[in-house]
Amino acid sequence: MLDLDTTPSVAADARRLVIKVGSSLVTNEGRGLDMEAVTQWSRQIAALHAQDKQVVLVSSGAIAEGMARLGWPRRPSAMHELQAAAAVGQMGLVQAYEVAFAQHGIRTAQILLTHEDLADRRRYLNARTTLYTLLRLGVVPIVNENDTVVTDEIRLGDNDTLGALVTNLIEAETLVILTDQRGVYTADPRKDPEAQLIQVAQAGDPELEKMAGGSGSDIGTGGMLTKILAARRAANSGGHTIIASGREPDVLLRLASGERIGTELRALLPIRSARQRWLANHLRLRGRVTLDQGAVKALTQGHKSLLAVGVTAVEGEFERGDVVACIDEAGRELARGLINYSASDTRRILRQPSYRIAEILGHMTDPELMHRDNMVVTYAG
Ligand SMILES: Nc1ncnc2c1ncn2[C@@H]1O[C@H](COP(=O)(O)OP(=O)(O)O)[C@@H](O)[C@H]1O
Ligand SMILES: N[C@@H](CCC(=O)OP(=O)(O)O)C(=O)O
Repeated sequence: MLDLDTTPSVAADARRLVIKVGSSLVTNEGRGLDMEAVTQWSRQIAALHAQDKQVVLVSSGAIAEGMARLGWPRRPSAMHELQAAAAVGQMGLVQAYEVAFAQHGIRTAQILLTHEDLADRRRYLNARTTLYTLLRLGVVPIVNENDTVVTDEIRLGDNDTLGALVTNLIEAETLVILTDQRGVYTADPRKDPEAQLIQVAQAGDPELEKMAGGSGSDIGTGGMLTKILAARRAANSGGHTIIASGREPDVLLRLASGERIGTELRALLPIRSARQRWLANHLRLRGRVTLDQGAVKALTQGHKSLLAVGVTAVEGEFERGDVVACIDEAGRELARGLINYSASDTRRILRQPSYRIAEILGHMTDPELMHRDNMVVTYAG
């Protein structure tokens, strides 16, 4: 864990921020939309705009607000009921933000995303272009998961993950997660009165995962664990994360002015290229190829492309252009990237030198199985 130092908050230098607000904050612990809180955040975001900062807001609360509007006292477990509640509640959410931002002459836009939108390269690029366009127009995009169309298998499930993916998508320097606690504690403060607030740590530190529990309320979804994992994901591409209380007065303005509030989870890796960022965060791998020792070295030390000659086994069914993991003989993931040959073609050319590809397959689209430009090394060794 890092020592507490005197440097300003990582939000101070950020030109582009993603701010995520949790359900219990937005809906007053499930009692109904907290207009006062929405008004406060909107005022602060408007002030950040005036400082030339771009902000994307990821807001939870559709299901909780839908339940309140439908008069449901308890969260249903059936997916279609949750989806119905989200459809009702989302109306209230976006209306609240629109009204609050309009006070400051700022327009808002509703963006509903699914896992598929971020996993498919074309849709991912589309979403990114739309978000960039909105930011250029001075609009505040209000993002949520498209709860009404997702099924259990393809749900992101929590907006902490969505916040991290949006951070990667738009290359934001900082993700601010506002919640109902002052930050990450050494244990769930609802259960352990001795728990201490952590002020700064390195994103991805496995110690943090041990401290984090699930949601302490019936309203929130992921608890602290999904926030810590979100910080790790954001850090994958160089984004810092701050987890703080959404009830702290002027929290966003104070963070932006350099004050350290809540828990700061810092990214140590430099910002990666946009394409590599997408690869590093691709949630759905289509398969795995096992590398021999020479290929492991070529990838991790030589930053070379992967050739079929260094592959000893293929798992999964994938097509050309799918994301496939490269693993070593012990099963450790070393890299992932876009593969140039389908699983069936890869099975036919593995252990073969590139000059034999045309002869074996009857065609050769690329001499490499995976080009280094389409690959990100995920294990440094
Ligand atoms: N180590 C921890 N530090 C702080 N909060 C924790 C910790 N472990 C679990 N929690 C719980 O996580 C909750 C916040 O997550 P969640 O309810 O999902 O909120 P949100 O709706 O803001 O996403 C807190 O209210 C707290 O009970
Ligand atoms: N998409 C859901 C949010 C789910 C979620 O992650 O909630 P939370 O843990 O409060 O951030 C909704 O709007 O209700």
